[in-house]
Amino acid sequence: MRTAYTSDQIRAAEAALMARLPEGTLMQRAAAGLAAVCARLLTDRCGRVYGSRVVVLAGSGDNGGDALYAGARLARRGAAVRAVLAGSRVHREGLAALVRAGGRADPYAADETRRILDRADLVVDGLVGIGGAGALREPYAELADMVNDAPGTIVAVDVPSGVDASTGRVAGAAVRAHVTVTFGAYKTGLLVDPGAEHAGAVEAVDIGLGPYLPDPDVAALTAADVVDLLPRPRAESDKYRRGVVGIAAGSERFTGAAVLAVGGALRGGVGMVRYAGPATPAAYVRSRWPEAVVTPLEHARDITRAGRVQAWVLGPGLGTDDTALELARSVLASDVPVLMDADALTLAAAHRRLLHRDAPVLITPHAGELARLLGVPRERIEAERLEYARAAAAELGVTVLLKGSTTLVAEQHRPVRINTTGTPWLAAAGTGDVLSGLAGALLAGGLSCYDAASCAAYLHGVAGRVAASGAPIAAGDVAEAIPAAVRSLVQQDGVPEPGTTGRPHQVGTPAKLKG
Ligand SMILES: NC(=O)C1=CN([C@@H]2O[C@H](COP(=O)(O)OP(=O)(O)OC[C@H]3O[C@@H](n4cnc5c(N)ncnc54)[C@H](O)[C@@H]3O)[C@@H](O)[C@H]2O)[C@@H](O)CC1
Ligand SMILES: [K+]
Repeated sequence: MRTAYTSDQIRAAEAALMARLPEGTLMQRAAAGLAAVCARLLTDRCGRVYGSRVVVLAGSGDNGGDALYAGARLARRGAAVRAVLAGSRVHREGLAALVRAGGRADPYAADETRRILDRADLVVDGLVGIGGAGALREPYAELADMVNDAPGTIVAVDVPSGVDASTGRVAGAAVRAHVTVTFGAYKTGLLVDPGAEHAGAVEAVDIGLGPYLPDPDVAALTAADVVDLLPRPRAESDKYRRGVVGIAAGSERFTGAAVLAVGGALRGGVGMVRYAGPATPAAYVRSRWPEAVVTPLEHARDITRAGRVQAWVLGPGLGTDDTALELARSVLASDVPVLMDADALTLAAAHRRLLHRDAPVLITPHAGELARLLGVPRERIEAERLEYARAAAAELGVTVLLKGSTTLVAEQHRPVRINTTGTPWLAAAGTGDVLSGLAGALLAGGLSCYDAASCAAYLHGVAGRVAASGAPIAAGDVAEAIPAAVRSLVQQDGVPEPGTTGRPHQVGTPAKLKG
């Protein structure tokens, strides 16, 4: 499990550790780790550190101190280091170290700074770290925009300046880094978009904080975690004992959603998939998936006719008319976990009481659907995904899987689980239906809503990558790639996380490095 923490949690842990160490020790550890990553990136880019051009942007706090000390280390290895002092104050010892090592430092001046940024091989963003609050003020905001236009490799110190370390929120201008070197532990804002997207590949530097860290704020499953959690058949398993999932999806108008949800469920490791729905989607499901047990529900909307299941998936392509509502009520009256997606969420927005039941509910909205459920504008959800996923779990009393480029799984009193395995190729019609089927199957296989949602998000992301391999994909391809995705996790223990460069301790996609 990869864990991440808020700024306050990190500060408290640092204070406890610092009390036991000589002053300045932690900053030296941080600067050494930062300089080592910069040296490696410079060697990748220029063949060596000696003779390379480095610009250090130093803010007025300790984040600037880290950057200046790292600059000093690079200067001692022969890099030409120029520091831009952007704050009203500067970390004096850091500045002195840089100057002693042969580096040069000047106050910020727009034209000159632009000129040296244009020629820099590497830029170190030490404007603000976990001490940042709110939108970047000037001249930091202007500098952030300038850095983003610079041709060199951009390395953020601890967090990209302008990204809220505790939430991933970006309130104005913010640095977009290729690599973020973070100290002690991951910050939540490095895993949640839009912060995650600004962070690039994240490398953690161990400064000895481990024993002082509290329970994490958020967590991300690793491949090994998913392998451990996935239900596996035993010698004595039969199709019923492996779990039966029911899919209540599709309508006369929307038949594809039913086919795709069943496709996802069939690859989710259950013993049987039952489909119940109107005659037309039922016929499509039957012809596409002979493996599924199909119960056409002509006029009657009584779901018990479909037979016993251990979990239901309700909603993809269901429609929102009275018959859909009747069917939803029938499914939710059962005593098994129900995953609600798509039209079931639209129905729930209009009829909140649908969500009130004793057995567990997992909802899988995208930002727009959650906006309707909570009655807030979609843009606010997108800007504050973590806060709203948590709020929805608390307010609605359900488990929430909020879809997006990073998927969040929130449940009351648990760390939010974050999934970063997805790929932009997954942004295609029908992939959500596949995810619903897959997560429903994992629920029926005995996982809790929390585990089923986070494992499904992980596998769905990997399946998307496996299917796409850099090319466009259709939703059906994702369903088909699920077994290959599971195999890739099981076969290679400790596979590198998708979207990383394969080095230890990295998350996120170094998008700019990929060109
Ligand atoms: N506390 C520790 O033990 C360690 C801290 N380290 C570094 O110290 C950093 C935290 O240092 P600080 O607490 O000094 O805080 P920062 O250096 O992150 O930021 C504080 C400074 O930024 C200014 N500022 C805040 N928000 C701003 C905004 N929106 N626009 C413009 N300026 C803004 C503040 O006025 C203050 O001068 C960490 O991120 C990390 O880089 C590391 O050296 C490791 C050890
Ligand atoms: K920074």
